[in-house]
Amino acid sequence: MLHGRTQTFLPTMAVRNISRFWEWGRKIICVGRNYADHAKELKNAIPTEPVLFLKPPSAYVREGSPILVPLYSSNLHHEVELGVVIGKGGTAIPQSAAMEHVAGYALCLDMTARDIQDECKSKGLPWTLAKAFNTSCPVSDFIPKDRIPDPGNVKLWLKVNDQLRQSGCTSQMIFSVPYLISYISEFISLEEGDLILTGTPKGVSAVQEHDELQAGIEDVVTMNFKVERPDH
Ligand SMILES: CC(=O)CC(=O)C(=O)O
Ligand SMILES: [Mg+2]
Repeated sequence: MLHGRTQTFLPTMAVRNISRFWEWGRKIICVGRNYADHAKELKNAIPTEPVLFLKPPSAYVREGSPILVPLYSSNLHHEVELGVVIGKGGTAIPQSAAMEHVAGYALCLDMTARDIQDECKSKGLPWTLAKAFNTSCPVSDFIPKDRIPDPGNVKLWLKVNDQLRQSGCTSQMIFSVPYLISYISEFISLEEGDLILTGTPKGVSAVQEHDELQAGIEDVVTMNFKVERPDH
């Protein structure tokens, strides 16, 4: 007995389910400029090697909770992207074995404070505050691997207040999913529950408080998020 109440013991090992990967606290590795049409719209050079950056697990947000505009930004952009959920960890994974490390996929948004990113770029500073703030990574339900037989041919779209802003296909990616898994794992070991964001096609644009975002992968998943501005 403890202060008049019966003491209970909880099991120390919670059962983790990959279909709730966002609860695992693992890393989010993002690929930038992986679509030539998006690199061109932002007047960036077409990369010859993947451009990588990270988001922390605190960036995750799920349907039912809002995307929060950071107080320091007045130009928050949407970027719709295919997310790859890692099911088996590894280091220096060869491209030929890369798909064995995939558990499934998720539709993701790489929310970006574009004004802050532009400032960081011009000063040669890292993009952390532009890319890694709370709610900067909205994610759909987990998509089991067999629902997407070819991650190199997936149609993605995004609407803001019912207006189509982004529509692209992963066949336009410069670096394929197996190439990205192999490349990233040479430098950053991949762990079960990690998520890779594979880059966005053209059409990124600003969102405002009260906007409603809807995004989808054709015939597979849709998701909806509202944009809000925090009051503190
Ligand atoms: C310029 C960017 O923000 C790169 C990026 O995230 C992308 O998806 O491309
Ligand atoms: Mg992106």
